[in-house]
Amino acid sequence: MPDTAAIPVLTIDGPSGSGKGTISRAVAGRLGWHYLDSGALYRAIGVAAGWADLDLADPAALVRCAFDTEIGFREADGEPRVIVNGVDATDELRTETAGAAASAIAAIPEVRFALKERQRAFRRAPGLVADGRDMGTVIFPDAGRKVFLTASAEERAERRYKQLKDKGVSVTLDGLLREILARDARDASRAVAPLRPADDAVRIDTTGLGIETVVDRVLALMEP
Ligand SMILES: Nc1ncnc2c1ncn2[C@@H]1O[C@H](COP(=O)(O)OP(=O)(O)O)[C@@H](O)[C@H]1O
Ligand SMILES: Nc1ccn([C@H]2C[C@H](O)[C@@H](COP(=O)(O)OP(=O)(O)O)O2)c(=O)n1
Repeated sequence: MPDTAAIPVLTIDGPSGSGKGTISRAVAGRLGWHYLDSGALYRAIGVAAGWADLDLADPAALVRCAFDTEIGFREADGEPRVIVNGVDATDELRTETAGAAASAIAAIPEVRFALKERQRAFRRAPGLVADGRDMGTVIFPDAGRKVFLTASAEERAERRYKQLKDKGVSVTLDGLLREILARDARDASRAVAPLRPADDAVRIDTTGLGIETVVDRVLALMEP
């Protein structure tokens, strides 16, 4: 295992729709750093488990699935794509069904353990921006900068509503708000690596803030 401790890491954690993916990608682009979308790993395991018809109540099968599933990230026409066992699963991964399955399997401690080293392997020079729920608390506790993004549940549901509508997915605002609240509750109440800010994280409430403002605030934290 190469010693990667000297490679800088910025962690960006927070609940669904707080803007982690958008802000992390933009900041990684501006810094020229690598990017880890840890949620995509949990979503990919959930989707692969569905393809294999695994029982979401069978932890042993899900852990095998977490170790065996091949997950690759690539860009096509400037858009990030996620390849699961050789199949481009990007669109399926972004559905709320995949998000709920990811949140359910993410509560299994052995599944989290199975993904630990895979996530740490993303720490490569010149640096890494890591987005998720436990990047600052569990996966990269030694990160030099940690951010915890929040926004009101209503605003997060509205952002998701717009995002899915733009993709032509039929959803209701009420339904999304319910799903977001249910996922927040499950992610924050699980016994292992619950959603919570690291003690040394800077919290940014993005309610009412535009994307560029949040990107600038995070970049300002990176100044020496
Ligand atoms: N500060 C912000 N203001 C308004 N919209 C935002 C903001 N941050 C993100 N968004 C939009 O909200 C949606 C969800 O953001 P996303 O990055 O997918 O959140 P997360 O990864 O936390 O679930 C996207 O369509 C994104 O463009
Ligand atoms: N580091 C992580 C990332 C995601 N998860 C789980 C919990 C989340 O509800 C699901 C999906 O995460 P993802 O970040 O893709 O979801 P959102 O974009 O925030 O809606 O995976 C986790 O437990 N730990």
